[in-house]
Amino acid sequence: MAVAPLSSGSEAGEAKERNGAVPAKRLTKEQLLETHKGHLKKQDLSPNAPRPVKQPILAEAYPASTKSIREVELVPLSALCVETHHRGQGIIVRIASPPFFGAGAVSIVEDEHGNADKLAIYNQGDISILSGVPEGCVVAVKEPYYKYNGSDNDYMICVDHPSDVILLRFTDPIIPEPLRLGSVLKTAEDWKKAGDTAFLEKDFSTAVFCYSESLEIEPSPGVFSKRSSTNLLLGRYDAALTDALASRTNATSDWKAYFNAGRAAYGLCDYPTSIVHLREALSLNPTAANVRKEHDRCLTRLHEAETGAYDFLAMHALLSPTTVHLDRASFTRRTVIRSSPHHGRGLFAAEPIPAGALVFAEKAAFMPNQYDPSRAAAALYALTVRQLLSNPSVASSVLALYPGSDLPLPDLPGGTLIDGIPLVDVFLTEGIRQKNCFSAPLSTLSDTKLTTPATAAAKGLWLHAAAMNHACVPNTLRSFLGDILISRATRDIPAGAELFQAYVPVKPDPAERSALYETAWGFQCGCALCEREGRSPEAARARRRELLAQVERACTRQQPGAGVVVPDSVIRGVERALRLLEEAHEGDVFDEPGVLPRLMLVYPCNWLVGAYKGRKNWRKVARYAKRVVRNFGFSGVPLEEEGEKGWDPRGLFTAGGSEGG
Ligand SMILES: C[S@@+](CC[C@H](N)C(=O)[O-])C[C@H]1O[C@@H](n2cnc3c(N)ncnc32)[C@H](O)[C@@H]1O
Repeated sequence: MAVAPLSSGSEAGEAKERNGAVPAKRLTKEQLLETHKGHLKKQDLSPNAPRPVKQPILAEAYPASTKSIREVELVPLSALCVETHHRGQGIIVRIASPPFFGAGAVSIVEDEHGNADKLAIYNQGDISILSGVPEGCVVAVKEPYYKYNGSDNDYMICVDHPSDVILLRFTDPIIPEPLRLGSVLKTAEDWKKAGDTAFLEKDFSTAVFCYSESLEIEPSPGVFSKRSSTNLLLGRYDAALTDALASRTNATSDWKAYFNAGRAAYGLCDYPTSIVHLREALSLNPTAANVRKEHDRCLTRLHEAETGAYDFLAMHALLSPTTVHLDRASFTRRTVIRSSPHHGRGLFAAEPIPAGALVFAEKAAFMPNQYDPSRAAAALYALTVRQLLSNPSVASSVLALYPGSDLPLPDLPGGTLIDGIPLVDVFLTEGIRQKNCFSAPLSTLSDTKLTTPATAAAKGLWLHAAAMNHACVPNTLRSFLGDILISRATRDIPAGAELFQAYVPVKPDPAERSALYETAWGFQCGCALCEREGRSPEAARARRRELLAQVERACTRQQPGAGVVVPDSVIRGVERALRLLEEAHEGDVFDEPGVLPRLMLVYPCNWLVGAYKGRKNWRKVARYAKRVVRNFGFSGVPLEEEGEKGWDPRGLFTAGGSEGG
């Protein structure tokens, strides 16, 4: 992690002296607790209080620890050096205060030698007991980072990667004697009861912790069943599935175990596994209405996955600000992921797909219901980290996504269980989010209506869609219904062809869009449009840029709209500028071989459609509307009226109708 930039020479000198060394002065436990108490008094614990997310800065990336706490050298707090990653080392500390909740949870901790310090744990998600470790618990931090907080003698152990910290079981022999608690619960029954109490208080993470302690002392089907149900409530489906199967006793009452297993697999969107368990549950308890209902719901998902038959209007009707996650299965069987000549992996058509047909529909792996643009990215990052921790089985598919090229990566695959915790590297997670997420309006249908004022979009990860590379003239178009991404063919696509989508609306100026792709995704687009526009001499491209600015200036003199009559002089000005811009498009680049989009001409032609509509001049409306279509790259559009006879616009979308992609 980088040190914050310093403002003066003397500060730089102080930092040089401080960094890499143990602090010159350490605060006592009493001093630390006193200040902490002050912070605790001021914190807002109401459930609706905003909780900031500490979103990682990729330039500061360092890999998560892949060592077990049993492999590292345990050191006292007094050995920690400032602004240092203690590779190969670890600490074991007891929590000595209630947590202070900010972007993470900050607690005062003490080691076996009586040293005290501050510990900040980030990125645990709200369902982890580590997101606010109770006083008295003992935690281990692997390869800790020790940070200067910017004011006198204020230091902190800072845990970014959630798998770098472990909540130790009270009986773990690794806990040094002085840190052991005297009067912890002794019997499996005591822990079970403590779990039940926590459950009734809706403190589900503590309930899971207590049930786990009980099971460590004495495995019991009843407690496995309780832990399975609690994990289901927490959305920890992997654990719920394992616990459900462990709770079987070979009796008819096992229907409950299979029911929980079926629901857990459903939560993971693993419908083939879910139906197997639900069938078993139904065979053991044929009259249970709740099992029948889940069983039938699962059959519907399997049907969707097989056929892609969705009732999109009914799905649209379900959407509301609180209902954005639709209970639907993904349909991906027309497509296949394999290596692409453009970059890494790409998505390909497994069968011919006609223009307008559904290419695939995909339920988001993760998409928080957060449409506030200032919070959407952080919410997606936080949810992804939480899901990777809660359900390590999703890690392999999520972490197979492209994270960008220059991140320092851990030397084991994400999701690997170390000390019972799935390895989660937050910088890798954020890299994947940045390179693969899409912005999704609640409904593209509503969003594209002219009456919809501003675009509010959530951000999500769709693993199948993320395999698709970009082209400025793509052969698919995506839209959204809540968390379902719908991809349709914009032209006839033969089997085996690579599928492309436009990552963002394509800027008409090639220099501008190419700079955007480079900064946001780190690639130079090699699609037909970019490649052929790149053949134009720089002087011609510069001239088009200049004329585009001119035509845009002419258009902004008045905006067409309902009931607006744009004066003749303004229209003539736009037409004049448009003609010059048209002439600046070289025929040998844009017309041969095959028609290429002339994106710079789309906006002024569309403006003229609006202006002539206001004047009820329908002949001119038709004239410029055809030019809009032509300038989007469709060939065979008769630009003059005499060529229109026998022209069928439906032919535009069949194979060969447009170039690029
Ligand atoms: C969402 S991923 C697409 C799938 C990616 N090819 C993979 O291997 O996982 C986005 C990344 O793919 C690459 N990419 C996408 N479209 C590209 C294109 N037309 N040319 C070159 N690279 C492209 C860029 O590196 C971009 O950051």
